Amino acid sequence: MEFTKTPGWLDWYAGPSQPRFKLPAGAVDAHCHVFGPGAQFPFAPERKYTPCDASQAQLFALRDQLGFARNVIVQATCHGADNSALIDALQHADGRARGVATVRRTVSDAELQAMHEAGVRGVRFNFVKRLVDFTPKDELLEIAGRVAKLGWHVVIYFEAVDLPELWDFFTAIPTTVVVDHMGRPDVTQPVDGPEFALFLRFMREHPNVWSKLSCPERLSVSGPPALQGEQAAYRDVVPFARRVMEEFPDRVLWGTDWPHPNLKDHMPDDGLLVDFIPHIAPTAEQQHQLLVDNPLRLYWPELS
Ligand SMILES: O=C(O)c1cc(C(=O)O)oc(=O)c1
Repeated sequence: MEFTKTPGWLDWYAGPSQPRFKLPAGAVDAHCHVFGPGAQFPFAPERKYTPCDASQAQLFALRDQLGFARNVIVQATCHGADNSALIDALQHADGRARGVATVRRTVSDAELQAMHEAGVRGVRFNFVKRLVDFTPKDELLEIAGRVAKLGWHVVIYFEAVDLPELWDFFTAIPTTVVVDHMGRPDVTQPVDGPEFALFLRFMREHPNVWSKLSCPERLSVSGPPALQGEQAAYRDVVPFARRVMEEFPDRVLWGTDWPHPNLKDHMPDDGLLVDFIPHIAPTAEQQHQLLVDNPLRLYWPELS
């Protein structure tokens, strides 16, 4: 099948620079995606965008170039609940990738078991309205209850303004809950302001809640972008990520978000995104927790 990209689509950055920051041995890129290729793994009819291709081979080449040991591949909404591209990537990763899938309540126990064997360890619930149609909360809670029995967790993606109305639902989820991209704070607001305070309270009061300190390129308003050798990119995001790192050092993850769907302004150089890490995790101990200890505990407990 031939697909035409969404108008204005920005492709991932070819030829990223070599990071200056040396990742610790065993580092995990805990949030990245594969897109298709569309000719082999068609995009879902219900998708809200049509991306460029971003294959498993391209993802694994980036992993090796940047110095990551492992990937956590998260089902992208352009593939709906068809996890074929994700599963195929996991099966070709030599045990160096785990996955987060999207499922409907019609998924069978045998299908969940097969996903587990391929390396899936979580499901993703998405509340970002530009990406997905609404799914009833009772369906999601039913799914959460089923995957809890497999020892999986739930990844949630939402905008900060929606946290108050989603709070009761999120706090009813019986598994570990991992928040994508820090719950998308508005970084033009103060880090001590009420919006981010609510997010911190969410984590403080619920020890099962983790957060990815990812996507500065998406959250930043004033940049500067991770391009042309910039070693101090996305400065407006740093105080937010540092705050979460400092308060919850054993419940944070980091990922590239490659191939960065739906960016409008620029496509970051992924090597420079790695150079962003020491700004939010300045000590070697924090870096090890963020990049090695925490993701291994969640995705490769047998190694940790
Ligand atoms: O903000 C986004 O557009 C976005 C989209 C997706 C997806 O389509 O799955 O995943 C992400 O992590 C971020």
